[in-house]
Amino acid sequence: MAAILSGRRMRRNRRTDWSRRMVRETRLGIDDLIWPLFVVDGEKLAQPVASMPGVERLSVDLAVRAAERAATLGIPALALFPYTDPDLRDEGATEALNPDNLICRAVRAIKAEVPEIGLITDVALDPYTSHGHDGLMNGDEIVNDATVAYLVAQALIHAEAGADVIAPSDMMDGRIGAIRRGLDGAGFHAVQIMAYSAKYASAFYGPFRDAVGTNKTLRGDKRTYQMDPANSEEAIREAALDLDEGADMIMVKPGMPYLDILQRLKSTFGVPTFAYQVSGEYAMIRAAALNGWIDGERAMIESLVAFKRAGADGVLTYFAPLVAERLKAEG
Ligand SMILES: NCc1[nH]cc(CCC(=O)O)c1CC(=O)O
Ligand SMILES: [Mg+2]
Repeated sequence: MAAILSGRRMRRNRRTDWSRRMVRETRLGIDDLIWPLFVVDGEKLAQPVASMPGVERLSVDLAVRAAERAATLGIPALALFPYTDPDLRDEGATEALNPDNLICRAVRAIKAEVPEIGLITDVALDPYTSHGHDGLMNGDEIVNDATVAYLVAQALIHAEAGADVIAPSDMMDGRIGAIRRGLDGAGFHAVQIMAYSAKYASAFYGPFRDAVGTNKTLRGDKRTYQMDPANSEEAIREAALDLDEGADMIMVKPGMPYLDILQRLKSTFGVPTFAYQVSGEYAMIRAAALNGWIDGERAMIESLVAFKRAGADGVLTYFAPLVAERLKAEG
């Protein structure tokens, strides 16, 4: 018995720190981090988001400082999301096509001062519509094709402002192909597309909707365009279509409850695959830590390592600057 067990002692490799490091299968690095930032009109403004302790909406001048901090830490890219002035929101999302809107001004300002960081912009209409939906409405319907044409125009003003990566989060059918053709037609061959391919109709977006002001505006829910949390095969079809239409990278969202989807997409397609650790996931970890119920630092790192283990090439996470600081300090 002892002889049999001696060859099967799994704990041997775990005894010491150097050995654990030596047999570790995945590693979390600063290059894995994408930092989502909320921007707001004004100057020297940092507005705390109540449901996301530690996260603030920043005016463009402070977003530039945040971008500098991110670049210094070595974070590869930022994902920008606007809090649009409620007075500028309307049925037709007019402000989304204003080439001088908040997001375009933020892109231009960051590009001018911190050109080395990648800028990812969100293509969807929800921060601009009075009804809070990602698409245009006709009665109760979120109309697909008219929305897609609109999203192409939105992607173009982002590219003109200097966005490096267009990230459509709207889940309309056919938008990746249409945006790719639109970008190419305007000479933006180098602008990348990160497709929110498997985006689920999730309760975990609540705090984000506080941050961009859509909890107040959203009429109904998004189940006619975002995916049913019960589905997995459908995620494969969504990703296959997006890749066929020209996506350079795909994404799964939310993150932690959908690691199975992440792993399936990565192993099926083998393309750059990202996960979005969304606002509700961040809020849960933060809130529990603030209550002293979990070790927030360890939970943060463990959650991100789990994405890597599941196959993610990177993670959009509100923890990005904190993690990067920690990883940098560790060398
Ligand atoms: N286009 C909307 C959008 N883009 C990113 C998020 C959520 C991100 C998060 O929760 O952190 C959402 C929310 C939604 O679909 O209502
Ligand atoms: Mg799709």
